[in-house]
Amino acid sequence: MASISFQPRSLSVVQVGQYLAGLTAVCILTVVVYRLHFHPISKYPGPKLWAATALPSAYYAIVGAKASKMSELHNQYGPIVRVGPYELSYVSEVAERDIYSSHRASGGKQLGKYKFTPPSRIGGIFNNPNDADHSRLRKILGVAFSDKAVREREPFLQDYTTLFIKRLKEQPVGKPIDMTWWLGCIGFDTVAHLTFGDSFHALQTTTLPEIASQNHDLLVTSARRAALGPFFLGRQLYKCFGEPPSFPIRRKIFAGLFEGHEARRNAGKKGENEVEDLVSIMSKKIGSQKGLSQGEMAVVSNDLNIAGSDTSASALSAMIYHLLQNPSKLQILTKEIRSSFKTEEEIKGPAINNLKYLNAVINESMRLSHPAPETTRRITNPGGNTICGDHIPGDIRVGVYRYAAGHYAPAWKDVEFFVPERWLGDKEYEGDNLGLVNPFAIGPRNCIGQIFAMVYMRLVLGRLFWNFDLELCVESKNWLDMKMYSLIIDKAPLFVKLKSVR
Ligand code: HEM
Repeated sequence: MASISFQPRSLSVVQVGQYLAGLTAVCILTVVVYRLHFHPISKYPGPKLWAATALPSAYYAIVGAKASKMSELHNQYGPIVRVGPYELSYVSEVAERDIYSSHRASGGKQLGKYKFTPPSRIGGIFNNPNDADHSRLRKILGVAFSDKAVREREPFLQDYTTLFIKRLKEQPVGKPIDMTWWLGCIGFDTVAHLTFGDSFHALQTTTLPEIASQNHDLLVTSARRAALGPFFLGRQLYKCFGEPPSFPIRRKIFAGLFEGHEARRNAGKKGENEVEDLVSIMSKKIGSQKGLSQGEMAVVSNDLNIAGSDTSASALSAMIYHLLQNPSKLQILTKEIRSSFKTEEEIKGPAINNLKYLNAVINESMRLSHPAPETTRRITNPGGNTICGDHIPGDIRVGVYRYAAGHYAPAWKDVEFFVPERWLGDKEYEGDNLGLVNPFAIGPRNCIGQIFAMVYMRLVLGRLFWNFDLELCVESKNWLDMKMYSLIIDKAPLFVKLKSVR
């Protein structure tokens, strides 16, 4: 009988490549089929490609178009959309509470803050991965952000606003001026003063501080890095690039601010309208029980600068733009401001806090043009969480996209129109879902600076429209056509003409 021998067949390189390619294709197909049909969040609507891979989401984030794309997806698919293999986006008041609140009342645990960038060695306040550390730092800062504390700080806000108005009055009549630039100057000055007790002197020297462009680059880079984070290759890429080039420059700027603070303290110098700045408040707590470290103080100061300066400048720029595009609304606001006070000195808290139309303008503008247009995502706890009555498994990224919530057609009549009246009980707009707009977020990680921001924005708008008639220049008619990256809008100059009326 003939014997059969099995000779191991040697494979050519091409054949090995073909087998490997085949195997990879089978693996990818299995993952895709699992994600599309068997994953616990596969029942949620959304584009199939987005459910299969995080690539589309990353693409839109990198090119600065994610906020508007999310709005488009919600308007197409409804209030809950699956926007990644492991990600759900919501535009819902209930979801906002389920995702961002402390869950203390029900004995639950708050959802963690999701951030796909390498954890920094020292956590600050904004992205601190540890809830206990976050709440320790937040308690220390809290003393400067209460109603009473902000009232005490209003005099220095008034000083900067006075200088801001003075500078605007110095501009040649009829010459287009860039409001975003001037609002950047006052925004960076006031938050630096709040933090360090001294500003960048941007208004004094009419020079936008270098930190403004540094912050812009940092936020755009961070948004892009975070978009690449879910991918192995993406993570390797940003490891190769190391820290963004702006980091050493930032460190130098902040070292200078701390040195200046120290020198003023040693010299016992106090400025006019001086209240305790945040660095002084934090310094007292260094090394104490429940206090903080020198390193944490540095990171927190940096966080305050990023979270406070550009957000207010962007929000105010958008408010001015919407008003100038809607002359009838501008007229109502101007009348309210000019008829509520006899002199400019009267424009202050608490009187200005009660201007109803002004508050409605601020709300409406933040609905349409939130300065941090994407979301601050959270991640569900290991055992999962209930969101909008549904159990969502653990390790799922969830968030409310602020731009998408403000532009969600089923929630708003005349969704794309600037209508402050919807915030004032106008019958025509009674079906609007006002609770969808929470510009400062809710819960234990909401905006600590919100009272400060509101007082500041009311003062700037109040005194600006008290002093000037404004006209939008033609080159800024399409100012809203801009890129939006995660927590920053890439704003172009907002050219306006000013006519002083005082
Ligand atoms: C129009 C102006 C502003 C808007 C729309 C805004 C919005 C927000 C939002 C939505 C968050 C929550 C982020 C999250 O969910 O994790 C936040 C956090 C924060 N904001 Fe603001 N903000 C503004 C102005 C300010 C100002 C003026 C300051 C400080 C002077 C400030 C300081 C902070 C800080 C430190 C956090 C982190 C809080 C924490 O994690 O506990 N913000 N802001």
